[in-house]
Amino acid sequence: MDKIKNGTVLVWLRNDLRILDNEALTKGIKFSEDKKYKIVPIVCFDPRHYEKSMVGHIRKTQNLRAKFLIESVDDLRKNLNRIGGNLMIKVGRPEDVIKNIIEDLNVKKVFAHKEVGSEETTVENGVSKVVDLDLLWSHTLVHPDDLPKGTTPMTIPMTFASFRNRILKDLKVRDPIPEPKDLKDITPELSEQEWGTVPSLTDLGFDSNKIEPEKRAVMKFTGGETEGIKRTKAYIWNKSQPLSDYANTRNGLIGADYSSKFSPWMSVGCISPRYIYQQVKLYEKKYKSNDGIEALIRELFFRDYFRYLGQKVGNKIFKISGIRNYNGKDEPTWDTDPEKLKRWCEGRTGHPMVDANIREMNLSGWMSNRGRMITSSFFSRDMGMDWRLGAEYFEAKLIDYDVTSNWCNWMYIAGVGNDPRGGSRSFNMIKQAKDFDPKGEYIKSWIPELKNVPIPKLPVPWLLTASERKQYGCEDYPEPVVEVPLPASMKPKKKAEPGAKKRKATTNIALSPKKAKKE
Ligand SMILES: Cc1cc2nc3c(=O)[nH]c(=O)nc-3n(C[C@H](O)[C@H](O)[C@H](O)COP(=O)(O)OP(=O)(O)OC[C@H]3O[C@@H](n4cnc5c(N)ncnc54)[C@H](O)[C@@H]3O)c2cc1C
Repeated sequence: MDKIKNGTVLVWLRNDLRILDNEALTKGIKFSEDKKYKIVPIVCFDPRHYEKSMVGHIRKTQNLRAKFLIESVDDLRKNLNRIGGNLMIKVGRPEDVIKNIIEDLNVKKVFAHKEVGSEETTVENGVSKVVDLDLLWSHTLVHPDDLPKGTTPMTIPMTFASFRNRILKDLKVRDPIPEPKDLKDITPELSEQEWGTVPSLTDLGFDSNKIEPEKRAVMKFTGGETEGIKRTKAYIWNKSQPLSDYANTRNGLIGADYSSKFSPWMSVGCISPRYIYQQVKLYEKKYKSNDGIEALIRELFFRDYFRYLGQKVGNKIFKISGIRNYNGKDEPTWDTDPEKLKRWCEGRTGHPMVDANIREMNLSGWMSNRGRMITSSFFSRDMGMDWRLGAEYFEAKLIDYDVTSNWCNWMYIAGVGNDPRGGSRSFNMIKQAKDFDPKGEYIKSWIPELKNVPIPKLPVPWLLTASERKQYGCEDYPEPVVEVPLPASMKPKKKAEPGAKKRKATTNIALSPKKAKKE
């Protein structure tokens, strides 16, 4: 590359693949204009993200998530082209890639958004060793400088309810920063090769570039800001107004509109939470406040809370005891049996509600919030497995993987997080199936081998007799990997002995890894 006379500013784009409401991009542009530098937005596909994970048999990023990321980068380049700019795309470790272009591009400064995970911050440190790096904050709805007086990311309350109450007392949400105008004059003339090409899946080490679309997927997820904005508008301004009904539908399992489905685009930053908030507020202005709006905003606060918590407690979110302080007492022992792990990962635990959700994630990259709670609770509490193996599996498979939303939710469910109920929350899989899939449509769609099993037995196929199994064609569906107590409503009723005293009904108790109240 020819040296660029005056100098260049890099905007290193990470989980902020958008041009609307992008502070690093906006600041980079302003700095370039002031100093008469050129600007080069850059994305690096880091090979470490495609290496094997702790789970061992899978890569840290699976093909569906990688595909979504590739589409997002492709769209980002198109959007930058639209405003006269371009995007440099490289495959390599950001600290190496940036180091290698410093001289050729005469790089003066780099702008980027700060991340909170340990791997991400290590990379930031690597980059800051070779160049002047200005890190900004972009992932939350409430900017750290706008947290209520006396609150900083390091002093946020440890429970969500207190966090929410505190920020609601003096809520400030900034307006989204408008799209940059014309980048033509500050974009350097580089060759196509220097700008680089969008990698394919095979360039990232996957066997094939082809992924068969999953017909049963809740919706088609295509990465990129363009599609993210489209989805935001479609959900919020849909004639049937799913947002107003969100509080009632958010535990759904089937279809596009039981929840917003914003998370894939938010996780790689194709849309910002401030943009969503702005749209929700416009909707509220038109239709008046309602439970749905309130509930959705509450979830955006939840996302903020976990992001700030991750910043505050650092690496603890990846430790087996999380942020619980056991002081050597009552600490659960966790299993790591590879065969059990495999059964959960393949959706073959013998518990239909768990298996259906895992199979949905494996084939479509998506799982509902209810499904995530069910499968993570089953893994950590009923199977007693090291919850971090499950969190890693989600990391690889979910197209909306987000470091703090994933690891903090797992911690919370596994009972080593900051649940005010002190780790006593867990779910009975049979009851969950009865409550959230009463007609068995969800289970039957993802576990076709159970499609002929009648409803009362569907959540408990191990109660079928051998001849029933044969009759319904589900002989191959596995026996349960662990037993779960039947909910009280399904227990055979004993006839009371004449003259016996009436006893109060007791709740089912999960025995592994800790006594827990079943929801
Ligand atoms: C074990 C487990 C792992 C999870 N892993 C992730 C993950 O990797 N990435 C991710 O984005 N979310 C994760 N979640 C949170 C939640 O399940 C998803 O954000 C939600 O299902 C996404 O669907 P939606 O966009 O339709 O959400 P909606 O219900 O429409 O909510 C709107 C937005 O609020 C935020 N939100 C909602 N629920 C939560 C929550 N519990 N925690 C944090 N933010 C929330 C999301 O950004 C979401 O897009 C996880 C939850 C659990 C229980």
